[in-house]
Amino acid sequence: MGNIGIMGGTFDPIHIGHLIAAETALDRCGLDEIWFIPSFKPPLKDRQPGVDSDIRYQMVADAIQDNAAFRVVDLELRRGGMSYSVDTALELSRLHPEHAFSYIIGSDRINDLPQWHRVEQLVSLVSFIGLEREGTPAEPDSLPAYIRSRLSIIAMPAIGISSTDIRNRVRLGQSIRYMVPESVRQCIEGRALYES
Ligand SMILES: Nc1ncnc2c1ncn2[C@@H]1O[C@H](COP(=O)(O)OP(=O)(O)OP(=O)(O)O)[C@@H](O)[C@H]1O
Ligand SMILES: O=C(O)c1ccc[n+]([C@@H]2O[C@H](COP(=O)([O-])O)[C@@H](O)[C@H]2O)c1
Repeated sequence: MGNIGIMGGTFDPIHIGHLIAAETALDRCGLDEIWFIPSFKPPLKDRQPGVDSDIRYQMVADAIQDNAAFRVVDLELRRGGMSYSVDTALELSRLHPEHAFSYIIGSDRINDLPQWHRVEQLVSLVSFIGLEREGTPAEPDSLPAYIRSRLSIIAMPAIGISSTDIRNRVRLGQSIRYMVPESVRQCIEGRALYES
């Protein structure tokens, strides 16, 4: 029996905001492991991933390889189609009935939880750990009680970095050193990702 935190995301690319969010949840919420699950098609985003799944997966794998409590899971990439968290939660509960799962989300995602696909079923399968993210304060009071009761909000150091910023910086020829792990920076540079 383990307490597993799920860090889902597009990871296009993974950056230190994701890693610090995951480490903060691990440290503060009594979790045993964090499973990073890259989305195939993120449900509520207008923009679909610009980089192939296998490269996004590899960047995550490289970024977390020195942390024994972190692992990457390709469940959504293999499933294909829209990456609804409820489908992932059902699959995880079936494959790992011995574990309890908590979804780790940034405050930008907390506020749109009521719009998530089959959210009532989702909250019956997993709980949520919400991390305050700079620029988007969480507004838990505006959430329905059945979601609020399954959500813990924890503070994390404000990391004003997003994948959008990273892609913009690369396009403008600006440095992303230290904003992403060195392996990710080298992958982006070596494959000339995000340059146009
Ligand atoms: N700097 C950050 N601090 C805290 N949480 C973050 C940060 N960046 C992303 N997250 C959270 O990580 C999860 C996955 O995010 P995602 O992969 O979409 O990254 P993103 O940086 O928000 O991407 P994009 O800029 O392309 O929208 C979401 O729950 C998001 O709220
Ligand atoms: O299931 C949904 O409807 C849903 C809606 C929005 C986001 N999510 C999940 O939340 C995680 C972060 O999403 P995003 O869009 O910020 O990359 C990722 O695992 C998504 O699949 C899931």
